Amino acid sequence: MSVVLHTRHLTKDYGRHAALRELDLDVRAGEVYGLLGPNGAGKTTTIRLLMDLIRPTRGRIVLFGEDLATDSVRARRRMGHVPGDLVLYDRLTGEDHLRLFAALRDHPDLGEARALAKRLDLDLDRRARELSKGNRQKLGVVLAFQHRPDLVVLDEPASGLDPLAQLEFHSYLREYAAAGGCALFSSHVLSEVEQVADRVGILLSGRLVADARISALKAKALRELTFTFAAPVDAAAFERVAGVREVRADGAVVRCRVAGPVGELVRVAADLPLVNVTSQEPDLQEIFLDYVVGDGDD
Ligand SMILES: Nc1ncnc2c1ncn2[C@@H]1O[C@H](COP(=O)(O)OP(=O)(O)OP(=O)(O)O)[C@@H](O)[C@H]1O
Repeated sequence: MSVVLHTRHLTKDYGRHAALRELDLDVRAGEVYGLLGPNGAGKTTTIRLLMDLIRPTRGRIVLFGEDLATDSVRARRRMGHVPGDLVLYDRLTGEDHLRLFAALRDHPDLGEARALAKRLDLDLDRRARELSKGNRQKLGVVLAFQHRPDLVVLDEPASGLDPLAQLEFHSYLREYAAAGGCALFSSHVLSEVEQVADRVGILLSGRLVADARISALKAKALRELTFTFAAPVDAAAFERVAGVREVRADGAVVRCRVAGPVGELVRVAADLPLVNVTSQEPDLQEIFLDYVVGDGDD
């Protein structure tokens, strides 16, 4: 699939403070990219740069093969955006907003937007000022997709959505990508990124410290295997297996935390009087925390 979003050395300084440093990113059609990071990491800065709401100090942004610095209007027509600080017109209803955005974008078809509003259980007849925070956010999401954009850039799109609406939004995002759409969204919540993104980037203090497919991160994550034996065993043999990081023995139960393939470990266990084995899915939260606490060590 073609590269839709491409940045090189993208840098934004606020005075002497570097909000974003040397960001190199490529996101393709059909991909959902999750940008993860703690408060102040540079997620919103990245999104605002991509929307041409602020200008880079250095570096390039190429969207749909065109340099954003040359012509941002054309690119922005093909983009949808959920800003972090959503502004709505208090007196207008959801339906009024749809019509207004349709006119501004010269895209009169409201079918997509109405269908998404229905999926998210958003009442389009209510005025914006009457909407709860979550329902305002739903309207923001609906407006971002109203004109069937080729690229959506979403700042914490699921914040404030109830669990059901989040699920519905995530499946919509997956369908959008399956149909060739490209999405970049920010989140603090790893489980959200894990569920919906193909790739994840971890931003820390303005630097992208990881950029990987979710499946690759999971492969790198530690998996916990619990072996139950017919009688207590000597756990020393497990410690010698490649990839094993931790062994805890408690009588006839041995728990091992292992990185990468588990075949060798299982073979060692199978030579003993093995009764049962269970495996726990690797926890991405730990990887994320490793980056955050270890300040980006790989
Ligand atoms: N207009 C501004 N002037 C000065 N500093 C700014 C400005 N906007 C952002 N910053 C700083 O840039 C850094 C990155 O901010 P940014 O809003 O991109 O973080 P974020 O990852 O989106 O955080 P959060 O999760 O809290 O929304 C922060 O240190 C912030 O204080």
